[in-house]
Amino acid sequence: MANVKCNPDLVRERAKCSFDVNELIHLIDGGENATKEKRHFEETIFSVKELQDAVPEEYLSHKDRYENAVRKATILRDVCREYMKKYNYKPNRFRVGHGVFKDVSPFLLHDGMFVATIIGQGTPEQQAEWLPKAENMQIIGTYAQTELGHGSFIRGLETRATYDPKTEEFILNNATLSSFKWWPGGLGSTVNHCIVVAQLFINGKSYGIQPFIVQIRDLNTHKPLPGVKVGEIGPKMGFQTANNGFLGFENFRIPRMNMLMKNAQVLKDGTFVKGMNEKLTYGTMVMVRVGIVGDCSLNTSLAATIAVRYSAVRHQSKIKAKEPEVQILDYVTQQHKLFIAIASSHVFRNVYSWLSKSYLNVMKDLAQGKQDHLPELHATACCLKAVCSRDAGSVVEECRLACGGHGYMTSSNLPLVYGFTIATVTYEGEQTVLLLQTARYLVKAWLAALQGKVLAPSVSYLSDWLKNDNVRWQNTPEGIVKGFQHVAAGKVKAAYDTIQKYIKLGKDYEDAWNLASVQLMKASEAHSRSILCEVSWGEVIRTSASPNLLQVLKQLAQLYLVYWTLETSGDFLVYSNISKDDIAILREKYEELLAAIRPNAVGLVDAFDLRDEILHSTLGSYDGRVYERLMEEALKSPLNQESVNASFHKYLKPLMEKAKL
Ligand SMILES: CC/C=C\C/C=C\C/C=C\C/C=C\CCCCC(=O)SCCNC(=O)CCNC(=O)[C@H](O)C(C)(C)COP(=O)(O)OP(=O)(O)OC[C@H]1O[C@@H](n2cnc3c(N)ncnc32)[C@H](O)[C@@H]1OP(=O)(O)O
Ligand SMILES: Cc1cc2nc3c(=O)[nH]c(=O)nc-3n(C[C@H](O)[C@H](O)[C@H](O)COP(=O)(O)OP(=O)(O)OC[C@H]3O[C@@H](n4cnc5c(N)ncnc54)[C@H](O)[C@@H]3O)c2cc1C
Repeated sequence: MANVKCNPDLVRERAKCSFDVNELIHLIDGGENATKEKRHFEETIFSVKELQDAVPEEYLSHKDRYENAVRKATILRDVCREYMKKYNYKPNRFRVGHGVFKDVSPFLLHDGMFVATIIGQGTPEQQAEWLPKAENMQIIGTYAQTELGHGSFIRGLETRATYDPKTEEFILNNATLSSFKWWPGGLGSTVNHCIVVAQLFINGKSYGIQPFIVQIRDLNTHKPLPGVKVGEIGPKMGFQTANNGFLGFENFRIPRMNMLMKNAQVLKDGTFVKGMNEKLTYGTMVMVRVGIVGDCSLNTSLAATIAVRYSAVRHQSKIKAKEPEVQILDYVTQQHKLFIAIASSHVFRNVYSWLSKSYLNVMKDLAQGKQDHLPELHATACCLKAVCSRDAGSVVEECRLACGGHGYMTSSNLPLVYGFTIATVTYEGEQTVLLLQTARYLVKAWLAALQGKVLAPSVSYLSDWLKNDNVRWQNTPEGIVKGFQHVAAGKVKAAYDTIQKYIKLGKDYEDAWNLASVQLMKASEAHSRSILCEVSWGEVIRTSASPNLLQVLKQLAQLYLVYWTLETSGDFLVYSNISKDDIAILREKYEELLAAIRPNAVGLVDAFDLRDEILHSTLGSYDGRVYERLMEEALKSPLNQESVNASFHKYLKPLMEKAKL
């Protein structure tokens, strides 16, 4: 990239960077070697001509766009397979996926949830049967859980799997419209198999939801099998190439062994054998929620790179009347909009790494029959997924707005990035629903704290606060982290007290819960923010890096802490010992941090190391040829391939002629 002829502003910005950009790239990637491998892999992928689109895909019809995405998905699969064989390297599919598809691969759910569910929910025998076929794409699958009528409340799913002991089969049925599966990615026209989550019935008795592996299309003709009704759900806000679909069954029979039976089993005679914990059936969702926190980091870095580079190149208006127009990045309000995006990406990455380790530890425990830490993992993954996805959506939109009119251009790629980022707020557990899951855990933890019990690490601050809620405020990063814990503890207590108040007024627990649920949701958000602050600050101070880089990483981490303290200063005034003077000091600190980060802004986004092919942006490319690219892309419009469009003769001319009469 260094030899590319760059916009002079970007050249100047890069020259004033105070740290070694390569050092940060290696740190993010996990070492110099990892960067080399990543770059070699990406170089390979993006040099495949067939993966490059001649026409921007927004000009294609819905159908052509889908077909093009499938074409590229199959080529990408082949290239990756060869590459993995040759170099024994496991690539990050999401990064290159953004480059190849711009939007979402029709195989996303195959990789992300179909294969993962076979691993997580299948017995060793079932894995041996299905996994090799799925991994080498002899079969293509998705995860079909959500229905027209139910997504969040999965115990309410209506698809039925009724066991027939005579034939040792399950009979799948969708008797109502609301029971039709709706949303699964790839289901529309791509997959031939699904994990179908359905209500198990044996001898008229319900045994709750269970996962089944179901072939829905003929492997040769791709025609839906008799008894299967399947199709695509149509255009959406984003995810255009994900090929989301609908599905219903009519007396469709599958063998008994197609129920994934790692957790619970149905024996030949119809005996149901309960698993260790019925919530383990929800395991794939926990895994994906953890993954989404990492994805929030990537999505945020895409938007930050585009908006920061553009803001360094774009000059508009003046700060001082007699001086030239400034780079818009010099406006402190612009820095306020953008630097939190850079900081958030680092926070999400650090927290993702911490959460993934917890996830793997709990998986190891579960394999040994220990489930003590599962509730804590579930509660933590839920609130972090909810808050990170919401933050990422807001950050991406702020970056788009920060690019003014050009941010509204599809060719900036910010609208698309927003489309797939904001989807993470809803899928894999709608944000409020997940925050309320965490609130259940917090309320229980609060009760346990009141009873003097020892709490799990992520909530132990509740006991600390109960012992001493009068801790002096300190304007240090550690002091701020404590402050976030005080806010969270104060909110948990307030929500709990509100539930108790309603119960005393004669409400039952469920109604009291619903009445207090805004507070519960806010308590859960505050808990999540306190984890984000504590974990990310902790990770940064433990980072081994050169003094220059460490200084910049600390500035970013502090920016995150101070930004969110100021954003939620009302809460701090209510629930901590912060004073108005402390807030004034933090405001000053915030301005200092923006000024300190300013010279490194371009270096920091360069360190995300996102190739132009991944950014897909006229505004964000490495060379900063913004106006040239905007014009080059505009000229690709089909309307610019002809000097006069047929509509002139058909409609405009007759209109003008009529007007003459
Ligand atoms: C673009 C790239 C994105 C990411 C990249 C990374 C990796 C991923 C790769 C690919 C995936 C990409 C795209 C995905 C596309 C989207 C796919 C989907 O959306 S699939 C559908 C997802 N659906 C949901 O998430 C539904 C949300 N609802 C639920 O999870 C549950 O219904 C509920 C809200 C948790 C409630 O369940 P239920 O009613 O049964 O439970 P209760 O409220 O009664 O609680 C009972 C009890 O159980 C505990 N519990 C609930 N869930 C779990 C769990 N998963 N694990 C452990 N324990 C659980 C709960 O806490 C309660 O405990 P109690 O308080 O009673 O002690
Ligand atoms: C892009 C995209 C891809 C998807 N891919 C898949 C897929 O591959 N496979 C799949 O199975 N599903 C998929 N889904 C479905 C997705 O998982 C659900 O849409 C999601 O879980 C939310 O459920 P819902 O649509 O039922 O929302 P609802 O639950 O109907 O939410 C509507 C409103 O009701 C509120 N609400 C609901 N319950 C409660 C409650 N208990 N307390 C308080 N408020 C509540 C919510 O907060 C929200 O404000 C996808 C969705 C999207 C958008």
